[in-house]
Amino acid sequence: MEMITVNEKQQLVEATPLTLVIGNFDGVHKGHQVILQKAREQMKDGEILAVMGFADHPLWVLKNDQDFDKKITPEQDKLHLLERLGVDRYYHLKITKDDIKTTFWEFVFEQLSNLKVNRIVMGEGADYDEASHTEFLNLCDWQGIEVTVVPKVKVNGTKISSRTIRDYIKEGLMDPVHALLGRPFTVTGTVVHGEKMGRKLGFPTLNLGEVDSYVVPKPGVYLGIVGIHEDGVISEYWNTLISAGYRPAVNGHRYLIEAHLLNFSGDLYDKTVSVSFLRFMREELNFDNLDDLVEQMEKDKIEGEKLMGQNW
Ligand SMILES: Cc1cc2nc3c(=O)[nH]c(=O)nc-3n(C[C@H](O)[C@H](O)[C@H](O)COP(=O)(O)O)c2cc1C
Ligand SMILES: Nc1ncnc2c1ncn2[C@@H]1O[C@H](COP(=O)(O)OP(=O)(O)O)[C@@H](O)[C@H]1O
Repeated sequence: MEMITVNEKQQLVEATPLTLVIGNFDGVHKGHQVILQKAREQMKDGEILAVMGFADHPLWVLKNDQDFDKKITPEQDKLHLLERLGVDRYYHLKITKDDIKTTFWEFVFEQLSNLKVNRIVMGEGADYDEASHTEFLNLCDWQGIEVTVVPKVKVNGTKISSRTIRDYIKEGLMDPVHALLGRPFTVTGTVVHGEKMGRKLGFPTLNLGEVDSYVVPKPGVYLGIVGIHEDGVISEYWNTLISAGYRPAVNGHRYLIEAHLLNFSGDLYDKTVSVSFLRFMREELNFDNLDDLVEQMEKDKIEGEKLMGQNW
């Protein structure tokens, strides 16, 4: 998949006929997967499947909606998932509020002028700016571009939206997150050095760097899976206990994601790892001394191993 980044001064140019999907696609959740499926069904021979996404969420750009500052799938994760879903091109529009001289959707429409767009598929709710979206639909109609708006997909009666998934992640509700994403919530980063205390406590924990762009789960201990990357692909999976939070027991302040891999020993520094959250186990606690912390971690390990052996 080729990614083409465009800023406000550039214009997209592409000669190949397209089926174009427009949307922000944070999470690449089950609703997004249905939209892409519909787009693939509508595609004709000789066309490619392109997605037009935005570097910053339009609601963040237009309305400063704080909810969209952090991502379920930051850019790298999103591109990887879209590629696996058959997307051939990703147009990455870098826009700021000042770049939009007219309305948001007029701006988007202008971006189409040097593309051969045969049809557009988008999800209900990706209109961002309702009034100008109606105008956009009229402009597409006038131009002979057929637009399909796919209704929101429901899972167990819940309409899937990135906002709902973000809220569930923040609340540590990993079962519904898993159901709506179609996979567990996963944070990918590089293993960095910590305070080297874990090994002394008998619980070495890999520390994940670069998590700032992710929406993160509430502090607590989680059960999960760690995938270790080798040459760009995951080569090993390990059951894991995840500690996410501020670590009050060791006077920590910064939110960290750490993982103690069950029955693993080895050196993981500088490796890329994907930490998937399966289940919330307990709240993060403060302890008067390290012995009490270790005692609790031992209980967590027994509980984690028991849960992993169950069919849930
Ligand atoms: C299973 C598990 C449970 C943990 N629970 C807590 C906790 O409740 N409170 C806390 O402050 N830290 C908790 N931690 C984090 C430890 O304090 C941390 O891993 C330890 O200080 C080692 O840090 P280091 O990797 O920087 O050496 C937990 C870690 C693990 C692996
Ligand atoms: N079972 C394990 N789970 C996680 N990391 C492990 C494990 N066994 C060995 N390690 C290694 O130990 C490191 C963590 O040890 P720790 O003392 O907590 O140091 P740090 O504070 O630098 O994270 C990991 O980065 C990894 O290289």
